[in-house]
Amino acid sequence: MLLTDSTSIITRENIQILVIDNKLASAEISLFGGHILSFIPKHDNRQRLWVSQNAVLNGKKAIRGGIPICWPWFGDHKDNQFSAHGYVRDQQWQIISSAETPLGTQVVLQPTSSSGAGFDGDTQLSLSIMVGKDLNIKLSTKNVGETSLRYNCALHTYFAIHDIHNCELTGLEGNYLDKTQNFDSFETPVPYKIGQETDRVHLHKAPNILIKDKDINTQVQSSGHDSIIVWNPWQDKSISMGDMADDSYLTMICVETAITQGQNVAAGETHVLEQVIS
Ligand SMILES: O=P(O)(O)OC[C@H]1O[C@@H](O)[C@H](O)[C@@H](O)[C@@H]1O
Repeated sequence: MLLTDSTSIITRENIQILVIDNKLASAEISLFGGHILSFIPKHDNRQRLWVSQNAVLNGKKAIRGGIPICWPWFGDHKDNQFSAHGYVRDQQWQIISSAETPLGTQVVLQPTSSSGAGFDGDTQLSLSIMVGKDLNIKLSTKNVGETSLRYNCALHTYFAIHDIHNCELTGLEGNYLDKTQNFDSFETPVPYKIGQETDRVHLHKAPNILIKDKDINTQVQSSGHDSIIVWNPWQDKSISMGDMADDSYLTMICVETAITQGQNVAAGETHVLEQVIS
């Protein structure tokens, strides 16, 4: 097994979890879904990620919380006959490598298969995670086929907050498409607070977003994206979702680094979507 001194594997219900604990931070990465569940940098010992207390860990259903990998489509499939958010968040991933570096522990994971019904690209998908002072996540899509391909994806991060009512986002501007209102376009509010069900596609390559949680700031840096999604299901939807507690919408917000408009990747090329959490 490709483990270093800072890494070990545990099992929680039906899921194997890679645990990383180094000088700079600790983290947990589920091998089901290549799904990061926890990131706690040691300089402030603050958990950055939110996982539902009702998350299902049966190794079949995608885990509610953490950082689901949505790929090779985002949201509903264009033909509506395949599961939302693609097919890699509910399959087993493998550890390809792990290494200790001056910046932290780096691990690379790959899904068992990056081919699946609903997508005809021929790809090699890999997730490189650096667990250090910051959490750096790079999702690389290499086109190993002979023709160009087009894909969408998201690092669908659920951030832990104390109270959604005291939360404010900065760094987004321009218009967004509102999924709760037929994708109508609205101007990004200033200040950006959340007081209702929120499901927005910001067509803005925001490089740097701050989640202000009273006087605590979480920084989200993104690259390789064309959109940022802001999602909070609010109360009614939380109640209707089996894997969320009724009031859990109060302590989470999703800020997702995403490609929603289609990214072309020429034969032999690689596209990288990156999110850095501080
Ligand atoms: O329940 P899922 O498939 O994990 O999706 C959660 C949410 O994910 C968000 O990215 C979408 O914009 C929402 O529309 C969706 O409800």
